[in-house]
Amino acid sequence: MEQRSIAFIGAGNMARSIIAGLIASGYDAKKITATAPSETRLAPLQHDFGINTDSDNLRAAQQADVVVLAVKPQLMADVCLPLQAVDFSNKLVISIAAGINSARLATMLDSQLHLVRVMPNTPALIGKGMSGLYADSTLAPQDHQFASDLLQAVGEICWVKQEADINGIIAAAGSAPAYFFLFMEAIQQQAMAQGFDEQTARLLVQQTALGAAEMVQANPETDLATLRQQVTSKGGTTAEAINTFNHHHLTEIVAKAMQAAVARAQEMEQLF
Ligand SMILES: NC(=O)C1=CN([C@@H]2O[C@H](COP(=O)(O)OP(=O)(O)OC[C@H]3O[C@@H](n4cnc5c(N)ncnc54)[C@H](OP(=O)(O)O)[C@@H]3O)[C@@H](O)[C@H]2O)C=CC1
Ligand SMILES: O=C(O)[C@@H]1CCC=N1
Repeated sequence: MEQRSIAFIGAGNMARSIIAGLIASGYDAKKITATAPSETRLAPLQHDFGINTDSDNLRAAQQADVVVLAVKPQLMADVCLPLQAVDFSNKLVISIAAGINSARLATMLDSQLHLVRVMPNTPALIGKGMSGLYADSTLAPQDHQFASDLLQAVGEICWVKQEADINGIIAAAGSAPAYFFLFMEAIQQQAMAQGFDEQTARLLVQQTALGAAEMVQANPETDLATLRQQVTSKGGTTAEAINTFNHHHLTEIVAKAMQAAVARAQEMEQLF
């Protein structure tokens, strides 16, 4: 992919995940700078990946071709204010923040922007990320391509047609690793309650989750319900477990949780 200079403004969990994935995919570390107010996350990034770090957001943004906004949504306005001094006319801006829309970002930076909103997730760290991307129709094809390449370097991507769909991506992918971790935590806990030590319980759940996810990937023609039914023998153990999930309305719980994620993203759009 094209090797543009990239400044990550914010060096937290998500920036680290993308940077790690980029480096693993062969992106030139010297072309990447990350900024943060403290050395807490910058020093490990520099040590682990050989990228540049800086505590000066303005300098980093001015020197970059691509500015990735990767701070918490509630800090975005404060972080953007000094960046209003940057000439964004030849820069691509990528925001990974949840709950801050394009119009708001343009106001915060007081500029017309070449902007892509991206909703990634932390498995980008191991090249298994899932990102949703949105840009309006004014985005240049080469910027569209660069954004695609950047996120494809760390996983799969899908472009959405309407900006509001980014909130659906948050619910289904951005936040979703945490749902799976929660489910795995619950299985691990119960396996321990049934007598396995912590390490064995973790192995049981991690290998099963990995196997299930890889089966889904390896069988694109088979729908998820069929894969479930193939495990569920009539009158057997799985049927009892699935009945218990159904009795407690798992599907409705998941729907409610995803709707709550979208609602929170919409609320954040008003707050920040
Ligand atoms: N975590 C996730 O799974 C996902 C997160 N996102 C989005 O990514 C963004 C970042 O989230 P996440 O990485 O989890 O957050 P973190 O809290 O892990 O990281 C935030 C980073 O911002 C830095 N920071 C704070 N103030 C400033 C400042 N004034 N200038 C520059 N950097 C600053 C922090 O510095 P310091 O290191 O000194 O604390 C830290 O490195 C959010 O907007 C979130 O919505 C999107 C998809 C998934
Ligand atoms: O929890 C959050 O708000 C961010 C966005 C998606 C994942 N983490």
